[in-house]
Amino acid sequence: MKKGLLIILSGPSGVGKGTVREKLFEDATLNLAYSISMTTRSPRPGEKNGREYFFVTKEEFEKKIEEGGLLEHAQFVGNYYGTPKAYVDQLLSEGKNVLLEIEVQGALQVMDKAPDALTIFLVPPTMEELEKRIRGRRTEEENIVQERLNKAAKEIATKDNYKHVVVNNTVEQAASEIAEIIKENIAQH
Ligand SMILES: Nc1ncnc2c1ncn2[C@@H]1O[C@H](COP(=O)(O)OP(=O)(O)OP(=O)(O)O)[C@@H](O)[C@H]1O
Ligand SMILES: Nc1nc2c(ncn2[C@@H]2O[C@H](COP(=O)(O)O)[C@@H](O)[C@H]2O)c(=O)[nH]1
Repeated sequence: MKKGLLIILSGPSGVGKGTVREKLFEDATLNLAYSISMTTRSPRPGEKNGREYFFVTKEEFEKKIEEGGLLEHAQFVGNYYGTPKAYVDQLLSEGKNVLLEIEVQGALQVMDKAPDALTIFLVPPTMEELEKRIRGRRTEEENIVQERLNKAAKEIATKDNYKHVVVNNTVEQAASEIAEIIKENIAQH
């Protein structure tokens, strides 16, 4: 069976990666699978272990790094985040197009290891809109919101490392542009 396409969706916290990803997954023709990450951050209300993330302790995460079980990992605003490698390999070998929704340090690691990966960076229409979105989500304390916003400009400055940059004006427009990019890449894969 033909291996699936590895897809990285990156962008600053609050830009709308998760929201756009959910829209993309409504299109079954894209044959997408989501890579569930591992993190040491605490679950938000409504988040379930094994669905949004595998929520683990710092010790468990560091053991996974030592075992070589992560495709990439990074520290982001005080917590570890990483992509379990075996699951991604399994999905790719089953022919699934695997979407990694990850921050920029991890994305750069995957680009080194898998230069053929399709890489997409999502940007906000304006920095004011980014702030409005992250605050509007009401999931983080003020100090964490501030730290995430402080990182955003530096993260956006890495966007030229990605093969595609998409502005998230509306969820429908961003998802539709990304779906077209994925379809073109599937055809050439
Ligand atoms: N195009 C859009 N227009 C208006 N609001 C949006 C848009 N896209 C996403 N949002 C809203 O912005 C907030 C942040 O979106 P989301 O949680 O998807 O961001 P994210 O990039 O996945 O964040 P993180 O990296 O922190 O996980 C949510 O409340 C979401 O409903
Ligand atoms: N490098 C990685 N970054 C990841 C991974 N999973 C998620 N993320 C990114 O972390 C930030 C914060 O996420 P949040 O859920 O706490 O808001 C965000 O940019 C995610 O996309 C991963 O496995 N590796």
